[in-house]
Amino acid sequence: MAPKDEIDGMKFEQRHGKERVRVGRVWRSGKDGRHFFVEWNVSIGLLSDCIPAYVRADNSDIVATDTMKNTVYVKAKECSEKVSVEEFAILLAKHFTSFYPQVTTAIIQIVEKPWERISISGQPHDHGFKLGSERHTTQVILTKNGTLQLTSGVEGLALLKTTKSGFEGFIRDHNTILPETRERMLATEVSATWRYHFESLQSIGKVPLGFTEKYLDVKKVLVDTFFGPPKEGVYSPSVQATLYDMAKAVLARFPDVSSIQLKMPNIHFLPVNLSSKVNPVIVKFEDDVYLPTDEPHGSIEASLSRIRSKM
Ligand SMILES: O=c1[nH]c(=O)c2[nH]c(=O)[nH]c2[nH]1
Repeated sequence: MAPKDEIDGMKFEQRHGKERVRVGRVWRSGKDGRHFFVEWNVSIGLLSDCIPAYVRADNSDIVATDTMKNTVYVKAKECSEKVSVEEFAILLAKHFTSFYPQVTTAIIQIVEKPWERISISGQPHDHGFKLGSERHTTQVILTKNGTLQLTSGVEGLALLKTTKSGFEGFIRDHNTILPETRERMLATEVSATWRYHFESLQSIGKVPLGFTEKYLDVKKVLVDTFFGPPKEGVYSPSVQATLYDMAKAVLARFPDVSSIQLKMPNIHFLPVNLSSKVNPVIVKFEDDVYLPTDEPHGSIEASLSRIRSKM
């Protein structure tokens, strides 16, 4: 990704940036007194022509990372209207690539903390929020000539079902002890990133794109596919098969998503069987009592992309 420079007969790649810049932003609606709040953790990486800083101690082409940090607050202040995390990332990337002649590419990653409006006695509160669980993420990579890679994502989406899961037919060898089963618990913590088909700033245009709504819609398709209908559910023959169904459902449903990457650790709940010499059955596992574990866990990840037409 970073342009390679040749220095003293060697290849050199570099980037610099500021990580984990935290900002909170409140928007106060004049009409009905309702407040909106976001908290973002912003990471900025810049590819820029600043080789002299590395090889000659000449900092004249360096955008100070402290300036990058300040820019986050300046731009947050300038957003007088509510913006999505994707829009804010695009706005920052645009600034860095257009304002500094030295900067060739900006890479902006943001994680949004899941502050959700609280309801009191069933009524949404005007200015009260509570922390939810999964986080909305985005990554924007923008080059000076306007080439764009835009991804959104979710992380920390913990899902569990108590049945309709099994694992059979896998390789058995001298190290295998896992029994085959058609009845087990399935638990995971989904991390997903999906890429939008926009490939330039121009293709995004000026209309507000509803990225927040799209994030909620994609998350819903992932969750619905994992669980199946509320009464009958859907059988999962493996994390792999369920992951693939989830990825396929997102690409089928959203034409503007060109690829999706899913990470789904298999978080094990171990059957509890307790016995002693005097009492061979203290607790017999009957799909009821489990030992929850974090580690080790299975790690399953894949990405699914549309194959681009060669036309
Ligand atoms: O859904 C699963 N996939 C695996 O690859 C695997 N491996 C394992 O031990 N249990 C499971 N479960």
